[in-house]
Amino acid sequence: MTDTLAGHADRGLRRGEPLVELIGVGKSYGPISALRDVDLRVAAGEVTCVLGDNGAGKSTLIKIISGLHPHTSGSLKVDGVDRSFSSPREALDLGIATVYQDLAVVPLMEVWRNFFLGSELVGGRHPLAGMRIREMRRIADRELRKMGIAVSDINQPIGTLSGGQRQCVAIARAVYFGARVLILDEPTAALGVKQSGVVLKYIAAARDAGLGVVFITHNPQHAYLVGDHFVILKLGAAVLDAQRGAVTLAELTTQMAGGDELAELSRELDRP
Ligand SMILES: Nc1ncnc2c1ncn2[C@@H]1O[C@H](COP(=O)(O)OP(=O)(O)OP(=O)(O)O)[C@@H](O)[C@H]1O
Repeated sequence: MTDTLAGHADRGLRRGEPLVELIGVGKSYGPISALRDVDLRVAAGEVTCVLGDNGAGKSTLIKIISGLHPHTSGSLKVDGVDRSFSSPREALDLGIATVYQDLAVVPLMEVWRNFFLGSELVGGRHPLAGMRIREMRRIADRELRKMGIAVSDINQPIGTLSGGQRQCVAIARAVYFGARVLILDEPTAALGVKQSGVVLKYIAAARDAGLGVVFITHNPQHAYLVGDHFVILKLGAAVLDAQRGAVTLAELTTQMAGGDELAELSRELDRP
């Protein structure tokens, strides 16, 4: 790939260019400290994986980057500029889009309607032209094909697609509407092996198109298949922060499983 990433040449993204940086970020909810001193770097054309058990602080991290909750310490930089969002709109305007696990789709509506939901193309040359349905169908079909999503009929209700395909449509939608940074909240958590594969391929496609991806997951295997950078959170703090070359899948899995605690447990449970 050339310096300027193909699909997003218009956005001027260069592989490795930092898009979002968290430096010593913390978040307290009153007396509860949900996140402490976390560093995170999201770069164009890279996947940053955030792993952690329940209560580790993953959702809090997403909320800070996506503009739902402001951080209470440290700094959040977007394109090198210090920010503290007071609404998701502000993050979205800077190209930071979040795809939540419980996708906001309307199951009985067609795939193309869901693709354009809330951002429908309206008007046209005729003042009473209404929605530009044919154009929306064409664009949704083209965008899904471009990223290799095989939807046989763009007019079928989105509820008839598999969970993995629905995730992919939501990601394609975010990309089409200008995302430069894509935050994926456990996109493979509810999926089987095959459907997870569909989503992981799509994450790789978004990365190859030059986006900076934050992939939140419990699953080290999934993370290792696509990740360039790995951060493991535990009780609100980073216990591992490593580039791909500096950590093996086995180490990632052990750390996720509890590392030293697991070794201790294994000693305790040692059977004669
Ligand atoms: N609005 C809130 N008010 C008070 N405490 C909160 C709030 N949101 C999160 N917390 C606390 O912050 C800590 C981190 O929670 P968070 O939801 O970020 O973890 P998580 O890694 O996303 O977990 P899960 O995978 O279970 O969603 C938890 O101890 C949680 O109870």
